[in-house]
Amino acid sequence: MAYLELKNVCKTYGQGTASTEVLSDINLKIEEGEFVAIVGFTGSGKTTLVNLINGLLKPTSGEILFKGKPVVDTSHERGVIFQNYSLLPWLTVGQNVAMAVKEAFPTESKTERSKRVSNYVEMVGLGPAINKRPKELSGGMRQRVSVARALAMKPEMIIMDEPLGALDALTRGNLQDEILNIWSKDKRTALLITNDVDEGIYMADRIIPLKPGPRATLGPEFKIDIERPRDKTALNDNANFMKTRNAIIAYLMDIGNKRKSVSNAIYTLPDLTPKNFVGQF
Ligand SMILES: Nc1ncnc2c1ncn2[C@@H]1O[C@H](COP(=O)(O)OP(=O)(O)OP(=O)(O)O)[C@@H](O)[C@H]1O
Repeated sequence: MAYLELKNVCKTYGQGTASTEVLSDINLKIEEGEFVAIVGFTGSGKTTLVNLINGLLKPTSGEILFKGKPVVDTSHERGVIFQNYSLLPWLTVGQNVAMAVKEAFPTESKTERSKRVSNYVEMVGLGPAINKRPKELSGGMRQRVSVARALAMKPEMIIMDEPLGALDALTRGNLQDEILNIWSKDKRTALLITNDVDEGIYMADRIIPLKPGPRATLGPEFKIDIERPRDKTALNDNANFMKTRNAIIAYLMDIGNKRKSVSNAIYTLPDLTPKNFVGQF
């Protein structure tokens, strides 16, 4: 039994003629302890996929199973780091993290919980800003609070929806390493949604492209055959890294070009002017 399994999952927004099938026939299996990355173009349905796995959305058809049971709602077992950091503006950095910690560890003492909060706030480099409110922080700092908040809940599965996109290269690199540390040390399972192929290769065991929508579906998987822990600075000299990177980019460019040629095609529409209106325009 896979840890997370998506079986023929489709998601349509809207109804009738106004409906759009965003995701079509998604099949995915993730084993316990695996780190899988899904790379996709903007607007292809990545956030929709995350929300389905998280239980915020229901599939139009198909099934999502987590540890063999259908996903019907959100759960602390699956922690999501969202693209937009949705912090509570009236709470400080520490209080935002503390609220999540209280929800996940209701029986812990106040001292234990506050230690947990400061550990994770320190981990994302925000110790000095623990008493600041979101409006006093930069976008990157807010995103780091959101990373701390999700990880502090110690979810069994970490789901990341382009979590590091707004960060500078240095902070991004540090957080990638922190997430990898937590994933490997605490034996978590991780799903990273990203548009950055290099980030996917650095972090994941497998990369699966999400073909662009509408009716986006998953493409063939690429296994990342690079020993862990991976040395970011040496990746460019690693033959496996270059080979995998080139193969994924060639695949994405190929589907991107096919998509362009479809959108550039010229279609002649039939003349549908109702007879009564002829001559009125
Ligand atoms: N609630 C909704 N109702 C109708 N259409 C929606 C809804 N949410 C998303 N969509 C549409 O579904 C498609 C995929 O959106 P989604 O946000 O999942 O893509 P994404 O790959 O995460 O995009 P990005 O990379 O820009 O964040 C888009 O065309 C979007 O307009």
